[in-house]
Amino acid sequence: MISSGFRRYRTGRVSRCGSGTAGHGRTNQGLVWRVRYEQLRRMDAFGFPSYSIDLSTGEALFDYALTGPAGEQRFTEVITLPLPETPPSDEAVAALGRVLELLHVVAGVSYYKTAAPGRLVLPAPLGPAAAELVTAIYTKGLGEYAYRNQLPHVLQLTPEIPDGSVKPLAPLDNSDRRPLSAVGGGKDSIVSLEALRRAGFDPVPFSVNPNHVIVSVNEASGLKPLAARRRIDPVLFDLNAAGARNGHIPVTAINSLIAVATSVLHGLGPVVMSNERSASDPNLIWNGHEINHQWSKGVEAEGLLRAALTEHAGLAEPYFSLLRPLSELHIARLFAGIDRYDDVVTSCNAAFKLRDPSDRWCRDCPKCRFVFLALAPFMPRQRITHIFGGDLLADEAQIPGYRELLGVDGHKPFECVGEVEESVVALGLLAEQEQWREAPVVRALVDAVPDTAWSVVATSDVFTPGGGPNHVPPAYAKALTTLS
Ligand SMILES: CC(=O)N[C@H]1[C@@H](OP(=O)(O)OP(=O)(O)OC[C@H]2O[C@@H](n3ccc(=O)[nH]c3=O)[C@H](O)[C@@H]2O)O[C@H](CO)[C@@H](O)[C@@H]1O[C@H](C)C(=O)N[C@@H](C)C(=O)N[C@@H](CCC(=O)O)C(=O)O
Ligand SMILES: Nc1ncnc2c1ncn2[C@@H]1O[C@H](COP(=O)(O)OP(=O)(O)OP(=O)(O)O)[C@@H](O)[C@H]1O
Repeated sequence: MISSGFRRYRTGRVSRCGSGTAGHGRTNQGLVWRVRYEQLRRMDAFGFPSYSIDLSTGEALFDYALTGPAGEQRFTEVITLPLPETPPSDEAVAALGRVLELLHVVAGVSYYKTAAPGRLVLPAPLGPAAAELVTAIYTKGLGEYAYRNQLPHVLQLTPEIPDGSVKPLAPLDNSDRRPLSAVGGGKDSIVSLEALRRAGFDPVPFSVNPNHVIVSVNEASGLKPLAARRRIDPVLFDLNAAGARNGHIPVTAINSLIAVATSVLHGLGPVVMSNERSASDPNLIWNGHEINHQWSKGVEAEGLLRAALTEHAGLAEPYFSLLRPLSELHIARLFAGIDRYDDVVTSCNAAFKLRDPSDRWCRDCPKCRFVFLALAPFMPRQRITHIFGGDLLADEAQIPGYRELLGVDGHKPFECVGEVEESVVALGLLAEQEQWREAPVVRALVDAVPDTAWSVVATSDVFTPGGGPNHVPPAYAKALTTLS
């Protein structure tokens, strides 16, 4: 079992071995980290020494190790789950242990990426579905990282999995319990939360490390939320500062597994995500591989997570995305029909940085540009200007960024933005509206979009739900109709 420490109560913080966070004086701090960074370059394997959870506090410790001829670099990530009012059943505790085994391995990507060694050495046997998930997380989930750092071997990683079988757990079917609805503070999770509420599902909002935006969104909902805490090992930030390899990681997979663990611990139902259909589309092809910034929000990752959770933890209906059949533009139209979150909704990623976050919308990134463009056709100019604290379509400095979104220049930005087709459809709608057609950015963009793009718009299906597979259970399928 991976969880050799599971159910063993820890009375205090376990001291770390290796060179992990060993004390270092201020005087030679820079030198120490520089040496560690040089050692990182010679690491040849990444492993998972142990994990444990203290069920009296909800605190789980996940240990990781980079190893090589120059020594060892240890990391510990701490994830603290909210405690339920009543103790969990034995079945729930067993399933929780299995979910945490998956989370331990998946959350390792943050540390693996500092060195990207060729060997990924898993701690215990896994069934085929769990093995497939882990392989995909470290290859496709790190695709953007591999591309930007020019590390093609990452896309070919094959985890070393110990021989043996995993004893199946008895099935746990909580599908009729209250859903746990992941809240990220943006428009998408608000649409899901309201759809679930209006359809009578009585959702419980859930977030990992809620910041002031998420707290305000939850307050605006009037629903009582649950929150988990995630503490990345601070050693990682020191190594980053010393020049360790860095890049994007599949964070939605980590948040999703923390949500599933919380749901199991609290005896709640499926985790409901708000991942849209365009999340499945890649940004570019590199060395024959699709590179997708949003890979762990895509339908492939959703299917792999569901299968692994059912196989490894016995969960019958663990996790799905309610918004999968919808385009970003369709979700924006649904969001426009909800106004109780206008003072707080924030989709800009800059507001969610661990360090130096922006207060709300930065109004100068691909995500701000896209969300503004997507919402503008469906609301008065005054309302959207209030939500964003400014009018992006009046700001000519935004034109180059919008040209990328519209496919006129470059490739789809590495951000959570919709398809080129969605942007062109939104622009077409704006060009028909008196309040927008003379806006400087709209005028410039209408002239820039080629005729071929406009002809695609004529046959676009962006407002037709569907567009590929989804995992929305039949009982939940009606929820979205409450908003249209
Ligand atoms: C907020 C953000 O976009 N952060 C990305 C950014 O990180 P940055 O260095 O600018 O600041 P911090 O977020 O404060 O992170 C500091 C370092 O910490 C490490 N780290 C952070 C979170 C984590 O889970 N693991 C980590 O290892 C990392 O070394 C950071 O440098 O740039 C980073 C490098 O490209 C990105 O990894 C940061 O992205 C966060 C993980 C993040 O939460 N991003 C989401 C807003 C995001 O991009 N979501 C995607 C969905 C992607 C998916 O497949 O799940 C989306 O919305 O499209
Ligand atoms: N801190 C978090 N805790 C839990 N779930 C999160 C967190 N951040 C994002 N999520 C979830 O991850 C998924 C992807 O996040 P994303 O940022 O795209 O969505 P969002 O914040 O709802 O909307 P938007 O796309 O407008 O930003 C969503 O289901 C969201 O609810």
